Amino acid sequence: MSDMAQTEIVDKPGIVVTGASGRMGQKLVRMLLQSDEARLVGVLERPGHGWLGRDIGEAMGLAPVGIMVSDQAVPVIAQAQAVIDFTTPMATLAYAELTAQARAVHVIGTTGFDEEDLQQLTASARHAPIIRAGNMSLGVNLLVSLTRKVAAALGEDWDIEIVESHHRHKVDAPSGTALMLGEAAAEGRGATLGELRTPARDGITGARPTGSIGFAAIRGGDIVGEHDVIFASQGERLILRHIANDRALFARGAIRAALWGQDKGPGEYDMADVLGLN
Ligand SMILES: NC(=O)C1=CN([C@@H]2O[C@H](COP(=O)(O)OP(=O)(O)OC[C@H]3O[C@@H](n4cnc5c(N)ncnc54)[C@H](O)[C@@H]3O)[C@@H](O)[C@H]2O)C=CC1
Ligand SMILES: O=C(O)C1=N[C@H](C(=O)O)C[C@H](O)C1
Repeated sequence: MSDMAQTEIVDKPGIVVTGASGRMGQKLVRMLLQSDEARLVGVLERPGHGWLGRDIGEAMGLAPVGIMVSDQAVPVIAQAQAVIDFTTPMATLAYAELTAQARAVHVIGTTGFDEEDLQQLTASARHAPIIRAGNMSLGVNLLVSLTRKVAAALGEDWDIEIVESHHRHKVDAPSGTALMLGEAAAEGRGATLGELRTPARDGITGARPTGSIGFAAIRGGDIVGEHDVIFASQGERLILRHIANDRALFARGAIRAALWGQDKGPGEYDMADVLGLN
């Protein structure tokens, strides 16, 4: 191999994709195989998965790429400068420990964490950077800051409701994005989401508490991801909306985050940091 080719390989951060057979995993693998800025060095799937031991390219119906699907996280992550992870909360917590031990950047797109899970991620971030966001798109992260501003500008007589729609396979609700939007709306009102969040409605709910933030989740077909933040008052309504048409935008954001994180120290970061929106 020429010196120039060797330098190119060394300069491009090596990325491991977890959940490689998943909706997001496959998008990431395709994008990384074509990337000029990063290179795919490993792919992980859960123990027992039918793709284990197969070439990831061939398993995805592409040409073989020489990277086998593995469930051996320690040796695979040892080759990585970054791990991009769109799996499940339980899998992500385990990968956070291993990625921190390898001192690699952990980009987390997984949603559905509870408070205890988030504390464990904070502990892992003491050793290496973690970049986590419920949505990796530029549009949603701009929507988050718009939501904060609008909520701050409008008084409590404007009721805030967040409506999200996703495909029939999604397992968590409200979506990670809806929770980001809810947190931003609460911040705009000088409170936390924990203080303002109203429980899911079913049955005789009573009238809407003033100042509360409500959520509604629609699940159906192949909807990629849609979010409305509704500000409703007497005689008028303001609606901020984001529609994702293609998961490629989340994958692009995640790869951008992995590259951005290369010169960062241990700590917790989000997409607003990556995109320079903070
Ligand atoms: N932050 C963002 O921008 C986005 C976040 N997401 C989130 O990403 C997550 C995954 O979404 P999808 O790709 O649609 O789900 P999916 O179900 O298609 O893929 C998840 C994959 O993870 C694999 N997996 C489970 N346990 C594992 C383990 N221990 N090790 C390795 N792989 C394991 C599964 O076998 C599956 O292939 C969800 O939490 C979703 O909400 C999805 C899209 C965008
Ligand atoms: O599960 C999904 O598909 C998505 N999950 C993220 C979320 O929970 O907000 C991001 C996007 O909306 C797609």
